[in-house]
Formats: sequence, structure tokens, C-alpha cells
Amino acid sequence: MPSAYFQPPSSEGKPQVPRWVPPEPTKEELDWAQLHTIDLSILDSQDPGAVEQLVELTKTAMKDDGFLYLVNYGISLDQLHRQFDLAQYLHRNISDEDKERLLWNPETGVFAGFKRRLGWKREAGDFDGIEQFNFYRREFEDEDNKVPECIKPFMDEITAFTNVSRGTMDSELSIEMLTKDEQYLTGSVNRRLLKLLSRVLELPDDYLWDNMQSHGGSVGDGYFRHALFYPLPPEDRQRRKGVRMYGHTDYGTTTLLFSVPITALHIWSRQNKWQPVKYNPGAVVVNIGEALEIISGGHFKATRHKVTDTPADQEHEERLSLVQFNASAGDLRLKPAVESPMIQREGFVLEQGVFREYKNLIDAGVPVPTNKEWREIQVSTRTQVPPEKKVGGIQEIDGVKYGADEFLGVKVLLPV
Ligand SMILES: O=C(O)CCC(=O)C(=O)O
Ligand SMILES: [Fe+2]
Repeated sequence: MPSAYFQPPSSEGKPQVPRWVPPEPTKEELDWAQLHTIDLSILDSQDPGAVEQLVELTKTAMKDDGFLYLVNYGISLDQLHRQFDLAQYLHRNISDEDKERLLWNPETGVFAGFKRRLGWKREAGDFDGIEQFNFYRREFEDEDNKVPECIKPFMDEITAFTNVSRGTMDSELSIEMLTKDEQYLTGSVNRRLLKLLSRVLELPDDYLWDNMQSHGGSVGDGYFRHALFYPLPPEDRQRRKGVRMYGHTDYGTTTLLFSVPITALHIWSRQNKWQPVKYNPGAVVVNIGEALEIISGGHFKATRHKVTDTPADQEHEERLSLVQFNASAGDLRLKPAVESPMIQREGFVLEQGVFREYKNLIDAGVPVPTNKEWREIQVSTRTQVPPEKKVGGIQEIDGVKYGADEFLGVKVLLPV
């Protein structure tokens, strides 16, 4: 039994919420990504050998993919599906007035609020069929004004899931006032995941939690997302060339993607190709963010991933996706944790991505962006731009095509 078990507030006395019916998984045999599975409950085992094996397996998973399935993280399938019920309820019932009132403005550097099916800016752009509601700290702390009317009766359950089992996150309450048993995704699941990763780096258990994770409110500087991908009409599918979200890496520490039956998430695998992630009921697909790639000296890979059209047998289905994005502390200028005995022994890994770029800047004596600057420049300017429209266009390296961009002097190359 994991040390913190999700303890949701009761749903009694609240409006009736129809159950989310998980769509049928695809019957197609695909070239699935082979991901390692980490059983988080083993971290609490009394058997040091079992824990040691878990750390080794995590190390392998980090070096191979930067993606893994997390299981036994303290929630039942029924409790998890209740969160999907609520996300579906939000999207079915949000009023037009609330869509307008809570419309997001990514130009502010955050995705907080409601995303219409019309691209990644506040102004209407091309139809993409993706609707979202994003809960940041301010949404949790000011429920009266910042969340859709329809979801208000259930905010205690959503707050409990993202972190605080007291079901409220008013500004009087700080995380320090909560016991470990009163926290869930942020303070328990993510914290224990970071503990596991700290152990891989052979650093103290709370090294990453204390030195890199953002704190405060229910989700720190991160956010929780209710996303709904509506099926695309054939002409839009053609126009978008089969892609719903272009290849990218997430900026933060860990991203927790709750595995869903609709096949669409792909990762760029160690075989240098896109491979779909198979549905694993109840599992979290953990995706390592850029902050962890930098602090680990490139050992933990920020996973390149994208969301595509579904296989033919799912193309008329809606895809509901729940995601918790855990963020790094905003004022930090990240550098590798050179005090890690593992990094001292094994050196840096300079194969890919943001760490290599940061290292070039550090070596040249140029300050790297703060974490806040780094995520906000991307959110506010060029989120989800098709590869051919990026500032560096498409570049081919060793037979692989990449979309090239640059933010604050840092080059970003992502496979097309
Ligand atoms: O919905 C998903 O599976 C992934 C979404 C994603 O990659 C993102 O929002 O950053
Ligand atoms: Fe992502």
C-alpha cells in the first residue's frame, strides 16, 4: 500500500454527473513504444533490495526514453474515472458566457482558463478541435471567480486530486500546514517520483523537490488540465496532416498524463521514430520535462512527444485527456547538479535538446533564462506552430527532419 492513498471528498449532495464511458481501445496492431513500468509502491518497501531494483529500473527508463508508465500510485480505477467524469462534465456544461469570461490569454505567459477549439492564442485562429480548461494556482485559490459555474460544486474533489485533500486551497492555507497524508498528486505522487529520480542521481531524497520543484498553492507554478480532443472532420484532418499537437517537449519537472484509451500520443523513441503509446488502464504516463534534463546533465531526457489523429477504428471518438504539469521554480537559472556522484562518474550526456544548448551558453559565460522566462516566452509567442512556420524552418540532420526555432538565444530542434 503506497504511503499516501487518495482520499477524495464525498460526492454526496452534489449534482448528478454522468459517468465517462471509456471508449473501446483500438484493435489495430501498432508499432507500440516499449515503455518501462515503475511500481511506485515499491519505493515504500521494507526490502532494500527491491527499492534498489526500482531505482535501477528508473535509471534505465530515464536514459532510454524519458517516458514511463507509473502504476500503484495510490488511487483506484474508480476514483480516477470520477476525475474523468468531472472533466467530461465541465466540457459538456460550461456555458457560453463562462467560455467568454474565462477565455485564456497565453500572451500573459500562462495557459490559465478556457481554450476554444480555435488554436493556441486568445484570438480565434484555425480550427483544431481541442478544448481545454487549465487550472493554475489562481483558479484553485479563487474558485468563486476563476472556474466555470458548472464545476464549482466539484472543486473540492479536483483540488483533492491535484493535491489538497481538505478540498480547499484558500490563501490562508499553505502546503507546509498539510501532512503528507493530506496531499496527493503534487505533494505525494510527484514528490515521491522526484525522490526516486534524486536517488538515481545519488543525491538526498528531497534534492529535486527542494531545489527544483516550484512550491505554493495546490500546484505550485504548474497546472492541471482538462482537455477534450473532438474528432476532426476529414478536411481538417487533411489540412493538419494527421497532427493534433506538434512535436514538443514539456518545460517543467514531470508531466503526469493519465493513460487514455484513444491512441494518439506518440513519443520520439530511441530508434529515432515516432511510436504510439499504448493504453494502460489506470497508469500514469510520466513524461520528463526540460528542467529535469538540464539538472540531470542530460541523463534524464525531456521526452519529445506529439498528439496525432487516431487509428481508423477510433476516429469518431472524443479523446478526453487529464494532465498535471509540474513546474520548476520560476526564478531559477538551471544548471546541472554537478554534486551528483552519478554525474561525476558518468559525465554529461550531450546527445539532444535543451541541456546541450544550456551548456553551450553556460560555457560561454552567458546567463541562461530563468525557468519562468523560459516557459513564458514559449507560451506567449510560438506555442504549437507548424514546423514549416517556425523561425528556423525545417532542417534535415542525418536523414531526420526537424522544425527549428529559437527562444532567448536557445535553439530548439524538434523532429517533424
Ligand atoms: O493529451 C496528451 O496526451 C498530451 C498533451 C501534451 O503533450 C501537452 O499538452 O503538452
Ligand atoms: Fe506535452
